[in-house]
Amino acid sequence: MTLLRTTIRSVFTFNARNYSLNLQTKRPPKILITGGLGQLGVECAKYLRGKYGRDNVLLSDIIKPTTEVLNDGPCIFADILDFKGLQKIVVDHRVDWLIHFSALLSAIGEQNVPLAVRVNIEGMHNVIELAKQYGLRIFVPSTAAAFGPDSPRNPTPNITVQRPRTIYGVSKVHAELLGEYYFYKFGLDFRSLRFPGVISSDVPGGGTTDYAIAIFHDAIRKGRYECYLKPDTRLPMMHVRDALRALSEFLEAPNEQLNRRVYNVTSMSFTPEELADRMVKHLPDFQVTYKPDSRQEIADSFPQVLDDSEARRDWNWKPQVDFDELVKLMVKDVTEKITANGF
Ligand SMILES: NC(=O)c1ccc[n+]([C@@H]2O[C@H](COP(=O)([O-])OP(=O)(O)OC[C@H]3O[C@@H](n4cnc5c(N)ncnc54)[C@H](O)[C@@H]3O)[C@@H](O)[C@H]2O)c1
Ligand SMILES: C[C@@H](O)[C@H](N)C(=O)O
Repeated sequence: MTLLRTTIRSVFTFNARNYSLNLQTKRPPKILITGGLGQLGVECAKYLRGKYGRDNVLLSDIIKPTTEVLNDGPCIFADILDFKGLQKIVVDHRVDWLIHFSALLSAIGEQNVPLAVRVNIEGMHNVIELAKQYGLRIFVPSTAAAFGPDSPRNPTPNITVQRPRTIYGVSKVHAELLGEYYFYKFGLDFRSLRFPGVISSDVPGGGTTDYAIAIFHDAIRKGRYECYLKPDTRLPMMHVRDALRALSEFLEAPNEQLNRRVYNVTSMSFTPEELADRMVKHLPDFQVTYKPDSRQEIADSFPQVLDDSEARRDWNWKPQVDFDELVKLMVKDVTEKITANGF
């Protein structure tokens, strides 16, 4: 017991010293990204390294990085289910901010619920305790999937009923509530944004909104795409460039400006049919067919339009990439990626 108390005291003493040092020297924050080799992590590291310096952003995951990722900056192994391993990383690398991306997304989570519970819920328990012990600022993305069929769907306000029907959505509501609780109880600097479907040229991780990425890859490679959602399924979306800017601006927003720890952010909403129509302007021979599968039911429980007025009001959030620009960027980026990979 005495040993435990001494250890706890020394952890907190260390934190206090570490923090004042950071404030005095005004050195850039040292940022750890967990689950960093997925769709958002690699791009997020590039973005934040541009701002805070290459070696101040540490990517981590349980999968092997490509040579390209390794050339970009530091990348290490970290399993969010291994609490001691995470402690060691925070201490060894003097981490200040934690961006927790590890998760199983909405569609893939339904295929392996026990694993989703472990990664999304147990993982969250580990990182939040870690952040509390070491006084870290912690960002955990939430999602439009944290709402459910009982929520108003168009628009979906920041505060409303949340009864999601996927394990992914349930785990994100859990993360939001736990984070807010740690903020009120322990003063933890927990921050979360409810992102819509994020669109980038990278391979998505198994979400319901993934069609809006796959459609570009198939259109450019094969000239056709079979969509797993009905043509009129409206969902909220955002280009990755805006998503990362939102994350970065929100992380830097002074606490006094924030009336909430969790904010909706969005950029646009569209249906597969509307997206295909815009794509045809760039790819005139493109054809799309529709064969809805189990993801349709998930999509039907998501918001159609997120109301992000509170983020706009409190920390001046404003998207920059509109629908036409998103399509243009995706055609360009996916074409370049396919050309570079030789198929
Ligand atoms: N991509 C989107 O459209 C979107 C939208 C809203 C919210 N988000 C959230 O953003 C975060 C990142 O999303 P993404 O699209 O990059 O997901 P992704 O599925 O592409 O990446 C998740 C990463 O987590 C890693 N991971 C799995 N188990 C792990 C473990 N035990 N320890 C450490 N890492 C582990 C995976 O290897 C993977 O690289 C997620 O939390 C997701 O909920 C994403
Ligand atoms: C919406 C977001 O969380 C993710 N792209 C999913 O569909 O699961």
